[in-house]
Amino acid sequence: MKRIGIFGGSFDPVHNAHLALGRLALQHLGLDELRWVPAGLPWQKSRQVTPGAQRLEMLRLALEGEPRFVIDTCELDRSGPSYTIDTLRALQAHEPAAAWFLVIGQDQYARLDTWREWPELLQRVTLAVAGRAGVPPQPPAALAAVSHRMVPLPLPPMAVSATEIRARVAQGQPVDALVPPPVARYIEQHRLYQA
Ligand SMILES: Nc1ncnc2c1ncn2[C@@H]1O[C@H](COP(=O)(O)OP(=O)(O)OP(=O)(O)O)[C@@H](O)[C@H]1O
Ligand SMILES: O=C(O)c1ccc[n+]([C@@H]2O[C@H](COP(=O)([O-])O)[C@@H](O)[C@H]2O)c1
Repeated sequence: MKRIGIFGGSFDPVHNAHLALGRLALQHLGLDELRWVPAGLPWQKSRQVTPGAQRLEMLRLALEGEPRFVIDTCELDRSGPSYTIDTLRALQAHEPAAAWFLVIGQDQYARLDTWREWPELLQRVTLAVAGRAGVPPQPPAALAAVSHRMVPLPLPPMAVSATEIRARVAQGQPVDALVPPPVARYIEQHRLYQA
């Protein structure tokens, strides 16, 4: 049976912890492929995100040469808020026999009960959850009360976040240690995240 992972994010920008998590998910879950899904309109982010085309280009640069990484633009192509349940319904309809995993960080696991139609989402996937520095390793009470499939991903704590990267760029500090080189060049060339 084919094993497919889904890894959604704002990816504003994609960074080294995303890549480490993606590679770990492939290996730890024995995935045939991992679908990276950049969010069109990440409705729970309070700030305005960088245009989808630029986030997508950075993702392309970061994932080049990794054959089991596949970018899926379904959320960028849809209008309105990006709900993961809509993405799952669409993708799973094409491959109903596959085993599906949803890769998330602990910060999202801790608030999964705020996601649109989360009880149905839990029926559709096995969650693969990576620890995140500073976030306690517990599900929210509503989730703890419902049976669901969850596999922990043993990612070593990586304190990097896109928020920190944007802040460093705005302060004129280098981000070479936090993103792949072509992404660092793209940020510089396109003058993203300037104050
Ligand atoms: N350092 C990290 N360790 C573990 N998981 C992470 C890490 N950074 C991001 N993730 C996970 O990757 C997914 C996509 O994250 P996202 O694109 O929002 O990056 P972010 O760094 O959290 O962004 P921002 O700082 O803008 O909120 C989420 O499930 C998030 O939990
Ligand atoms: O479906 C939802 O209601 C929902 C609510 C919050 C986050 N998500 C998804 O979770 C993924 C990570 O979100 P973020 O905000 O950390 O980039 C991304 O794919 C979002 O679309 C999804």
